[in-house]
Amino acid sequence: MKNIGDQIQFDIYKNMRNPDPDRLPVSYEEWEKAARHKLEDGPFYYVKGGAGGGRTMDANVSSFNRWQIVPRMLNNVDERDQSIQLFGQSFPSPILHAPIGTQSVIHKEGELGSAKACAELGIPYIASSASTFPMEKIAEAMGDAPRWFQHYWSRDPEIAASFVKRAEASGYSAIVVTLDTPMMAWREDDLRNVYLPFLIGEGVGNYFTDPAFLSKLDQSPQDDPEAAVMHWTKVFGNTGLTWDDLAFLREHTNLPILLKGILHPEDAELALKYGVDGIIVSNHGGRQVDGAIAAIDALPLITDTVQGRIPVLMDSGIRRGSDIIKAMALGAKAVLVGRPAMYGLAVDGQRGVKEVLQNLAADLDITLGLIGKNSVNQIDESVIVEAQKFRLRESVK
Ligand SMILES: Cc1cc2nc3c(=O)[nH]c(=O)nc-3n(C[C@H](O)[C@H](O)[C@H](O)COP(=O)(O)O)c2cc1C
Ligand SMILES: CCCCCCC(=O)C(=O)O
Repeated sequence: MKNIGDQIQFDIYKNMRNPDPDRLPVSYEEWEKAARHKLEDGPFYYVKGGAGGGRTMDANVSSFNRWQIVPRMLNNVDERDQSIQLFGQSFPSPILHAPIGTQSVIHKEGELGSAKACAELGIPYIASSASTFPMEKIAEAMGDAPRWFQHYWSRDPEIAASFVKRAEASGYSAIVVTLDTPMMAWREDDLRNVYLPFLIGEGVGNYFTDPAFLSKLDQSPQDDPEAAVMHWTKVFGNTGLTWDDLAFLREHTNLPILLKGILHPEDAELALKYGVDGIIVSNHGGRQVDGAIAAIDALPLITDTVQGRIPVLMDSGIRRGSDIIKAMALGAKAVLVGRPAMYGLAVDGQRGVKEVLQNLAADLDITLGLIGKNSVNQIDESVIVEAQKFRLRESVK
């Protein structure tokens, strides 16, 4: 993705005299609006909505304004590179596709469309446990392209072990354990719309194909779908987990294990103590605890604690290239993109997801150059200041 911004921007402007009337949106806000036209209330608000009154969801975006970028000039930015290294692999960009469940309620291509879009770009796709399609089908659609598996740790240990084994066998190269969703939050939009995709049999693809899950049913999900969904509601989450349980997961996989949903520095300490390989600072896009700290505010608390011992990634609120620069300046190695990709999926399936991610990479590339950097590896805390504390005279001393 070297200098990707030059090409993408040119491609858009070159049609200036004859703009395509069906051209895709550009800004996050336009994508959201276009998705609104495509989706019914249930699925649209399932994607857009947050927990409670949506205060954390809003803060995830507005808190980026607490930080401001201070560009540098005359640094020769002819060559710009956004590639990164993570767990011994090279990725073309610090952008990853966040794990998102039940994507077939957003577009018929579902996770297969999103995963293929990522494969086209070389962007790692994180497949959710709660995907409509089983992880093997997603892997098949991606060929050799990079992919991680997001693990919802089932109450049934046989399912938990089976999921990581299946992920390993189908070429996923890291396990992301989401900690913040052992149960569904109080989501007012979904309660108002009486809408939960799982109860209509969406998002259960991994479970309905799992030998451990199937062995507990009296009849197959095809013969008695309702009983299968009911069983799913019993085993999906695990509110009984503790830090000591991480050893169980470690016994079942050699893949790097990342914990998603860390917000407190003491939990970051515990993650280090229990030997995990990476942390994803996230509040699940404000979908779990209304009033939780914004992810970008939690990020420096975590990176200060971790001190580079393991990679720290972040999500929740990434909308533009400058957000990625701010997150990296605060110590994130990479970021995950959630809702923007889902609005792309809603608007035009695989093509929409590719467009959203590609535009984000282009925006990052251009912004990187405009702040005087040749590589995302050069981004550090000197790139930003805390808005209210900015005193130019003091910072240049
Ligand atoms: C519709 C939807 C479904 C999601 N499903 C999952 C999931 O299955 N597993 C998971 O770890 N996170 C899930 N998330 C959370 C995302 O991985 C990510 O943390 C969040 O989208 C980041 O917030 P943002 O999209 O507002 O930037 C979901 C988010 C959305 C919007
Ligand atoms: C019963 C909780 C399922 C949630 C799975 C999908 C998800 O993570 C979300 O945010 O929605």
